[in-house]
Amino acid sequence: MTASISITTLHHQFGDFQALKDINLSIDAGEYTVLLGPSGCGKTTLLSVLGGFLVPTQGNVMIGDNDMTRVQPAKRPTTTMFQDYALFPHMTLQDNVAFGLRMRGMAKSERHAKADQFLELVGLRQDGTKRPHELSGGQRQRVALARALAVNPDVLLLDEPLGALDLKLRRSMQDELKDIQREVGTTFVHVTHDQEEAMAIADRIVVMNAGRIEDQGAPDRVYRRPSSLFAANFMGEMNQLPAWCEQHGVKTALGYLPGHDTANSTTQWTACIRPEQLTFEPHEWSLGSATIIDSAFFGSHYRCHLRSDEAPELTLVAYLPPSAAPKPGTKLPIYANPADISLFATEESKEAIEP
Ligand SMILES: Nc1ncnc2c1ncn2[C@@H]1O[C@H](COP(=O)(O)OP(=O)(O)OP(=O)(O)O)[C@@H](O)[C@H]1O
Repeated sequence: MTASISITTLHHQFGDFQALKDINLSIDAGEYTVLLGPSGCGKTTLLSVLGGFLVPTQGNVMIGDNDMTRVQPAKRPTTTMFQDYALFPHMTLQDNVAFGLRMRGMAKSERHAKADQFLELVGLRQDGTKRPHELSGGQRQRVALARALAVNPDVLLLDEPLGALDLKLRRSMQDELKDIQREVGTTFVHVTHDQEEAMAIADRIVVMNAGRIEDQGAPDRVYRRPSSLFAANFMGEMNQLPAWCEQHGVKTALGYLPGHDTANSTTQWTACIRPEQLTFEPHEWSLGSATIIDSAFFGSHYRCHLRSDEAPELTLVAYLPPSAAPKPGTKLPIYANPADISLFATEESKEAIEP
């Protein structure tokens, strides 16, 4: 089962503190949405509103065609999977997965068959008689997922579901979560502060900051063409060049940026370019030359700090291919494609100019 979600003009206050501000969000049925943002930005609060654990101060939550704003958690077509998994230690895995079905009055043989079906889905069918303490962290996470899905929710809410796992296991569980979501087709809403996790899993990323949505969309769009400076920085490493609108175009600390108009009167801008978008072969925009300060090997690339020769106060991050073997002190010409640059007003307004 699956359902769409529509949140309109939602605000939430804890006393005087405004935790959610004017949230508008539409999620399609069967979509995998990730709420991404730093600690305290309101991700869990928004998830709690979706799960019915909090009634928002203002605004509406529709799940499918039904207004769920004031409906209790148990009466919603949602299940929430918490970070600590909350498995019952004294119960077998099969009984853990069947627990929600028992609460709904399903007969024993039927609920055990259903539990086995969901244990199969997460690759633990043969472990049904074990107890949670006999499992690894990743396996416990899978049991919690099976238990959450066994009650057939339209929407599964996951709060930092991989937070307790080490990095390697986390990466492999991301693939599994995504595969399982595709197989069952349930709408998933997943909270994380890990940008790589969001990129690996999401159909839609919602970037939050200080209770607001800064950007939302497909991961590649939010990464390549973010709609705010905050989203640009949160989605990955970013070089930032001070820029000004002048009569002849947009002037940056490293020269005029070709192809950008000057219609906007805002005086202070930031031109953003990702490290992998800086190139060393001639391209449309020359950013002058730079000197390598240091480099670190990451297998697929070297990550280098470069000091601009034109503006020595500017340090840039660039990625060089593994064959480059960069040496400190080497000078490199730097180029970029102007279409890759995102420009954000940093004074007067927060709007972005399209190239
Ligand atoms: N019950 C509460 N009473 C008062 N303030 C709260 C309450 N719950 C959350 N807050 C505040 O609301 C803000 C948002 O909290 P929330 O837990 O939604 O953030 P988050 O983005 O999920 O953070 P984290 O990643 O650290 O879990 C925080 O500043 C938090 O202190």
